Amino acid sequence: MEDAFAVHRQDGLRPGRIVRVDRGRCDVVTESGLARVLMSGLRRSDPLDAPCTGDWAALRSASAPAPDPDPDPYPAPDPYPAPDPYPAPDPDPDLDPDLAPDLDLAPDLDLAPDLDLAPDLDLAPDPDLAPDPDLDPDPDLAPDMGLALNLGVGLELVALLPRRSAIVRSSASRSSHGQVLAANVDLVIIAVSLAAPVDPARLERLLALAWESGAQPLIVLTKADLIADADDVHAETRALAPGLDVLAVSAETGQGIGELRASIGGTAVLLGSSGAGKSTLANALLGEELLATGEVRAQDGKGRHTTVRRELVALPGGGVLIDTPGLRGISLYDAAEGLEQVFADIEHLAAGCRFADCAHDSEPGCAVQAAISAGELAGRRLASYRKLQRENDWATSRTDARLRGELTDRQKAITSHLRATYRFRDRQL
Ligand SMILES: Nc1nc2c(ncn2[C@@H]2O[C@H](COP(=O)(O)OP(=O)(O)OP(=O)(O)O)[C@@H](O)[C@H]2O)c(=O)[nH]1
Ligand SMILES: [Zn+2]
Repeated sequence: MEDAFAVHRQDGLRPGRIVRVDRGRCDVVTESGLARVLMSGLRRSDPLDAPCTGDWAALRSASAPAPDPDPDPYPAPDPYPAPDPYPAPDPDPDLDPDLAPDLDLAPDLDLAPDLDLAPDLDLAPDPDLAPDPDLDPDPDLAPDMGLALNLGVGLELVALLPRRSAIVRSSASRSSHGQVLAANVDLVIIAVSLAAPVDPARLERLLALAWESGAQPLIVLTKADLIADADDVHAETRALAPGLDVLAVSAETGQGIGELRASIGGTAVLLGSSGAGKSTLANALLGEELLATGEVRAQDGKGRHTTVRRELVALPGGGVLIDTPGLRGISLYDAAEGLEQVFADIEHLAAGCRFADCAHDSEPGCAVQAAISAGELAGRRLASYRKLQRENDWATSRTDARLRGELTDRQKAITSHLRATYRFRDRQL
């Protein structure tokens, strides 16, 4: 990331990592503490490029002069607009003068709205990106990740560094846009509550999202204190995610918390249904860190301060944790590769089907159906794979081709990395 930032450092910009995004501004951890940063200067046409928690950003002091005299990427509106490229036609001299447009009443070109200044549809706030009620943290459930925030420094977000991974869901709206939940993540902790029977399809969906992100998934069964047969559920869950680690934890008794903390190296994100116990887990992982944030606040005497809820926090033993608010629905977005990885067992079997384009229905020589008949593969799993594939295809087909092209370019590196992982896993199986 330091390498990626080098060009911005030459421009006198400062690095920071986004802790939380909040309509039009975001909270960023910088080398000199937490700052509230304006995003007004950031032009973007692709919702996937919108800043999100976990992004690395290049910041400019609002008071400092622009670092680059060359084309300002964020120009102020032009006070002297270019001539209207579509001027009203000259009145036809043959026309009845009474019917001819009255030039005096014709719109004054100088006053006509400047097309260049007209709202750019791509830049207009996308209703789909409007704050999602699902994403609005519930202050009552949110852990107190408060930290003193210095409002005295005026900073502006100028650019984002390329993401090395991103958790992208389809926004829960009519036009299917991708929405980034967290960026630059190494570990996706999928929290599944043991307080209710594990829903395999829901877990498979979250796993697809996690694999697609380019990060490593880890399944954490929460509230282990609530059930006696945690070991059975543990085994069932393992069967749903061959090759993945499954950890049972309890914030109540502390079971598994130390192990979980030890497995967080870089940036981990907590993902799971509402009520899965993510925030409680975050607090358990934070432990004494909460006290430390109070000290930070006491030390810093400059500027006006307020306390903000953070979504990204540094863990006491190292590593960074991102808590996502519970999501009612997580729809897949361009997650075909992630799905292949979740259902690697079926893909593996399919390689043995007689026909390369076997639909695994009633084709002769279908290795997938044979495995189901032999009791080696649960029919439910094939049905779940198909359902998620249909959902993903649907979302993908609705996505604007241009957006998808850009996404493809950006995800290519991640995808090839994933392919290598499949091959590696296949060899291990
Ligand atoms: N018995 C027991 N209860 C727990 C444990 N962890 C969380 N809970 C309870 O489960 C409920 C939901 O926990 P939260 O941490 O708020 O869940 P969440 O996943 O953050 O929910 P959202 O904020 O809606 O996404 C709370 O009432 C917690 O007290 C645990 O380890 N054991
Ligand atoms: Zn088949």
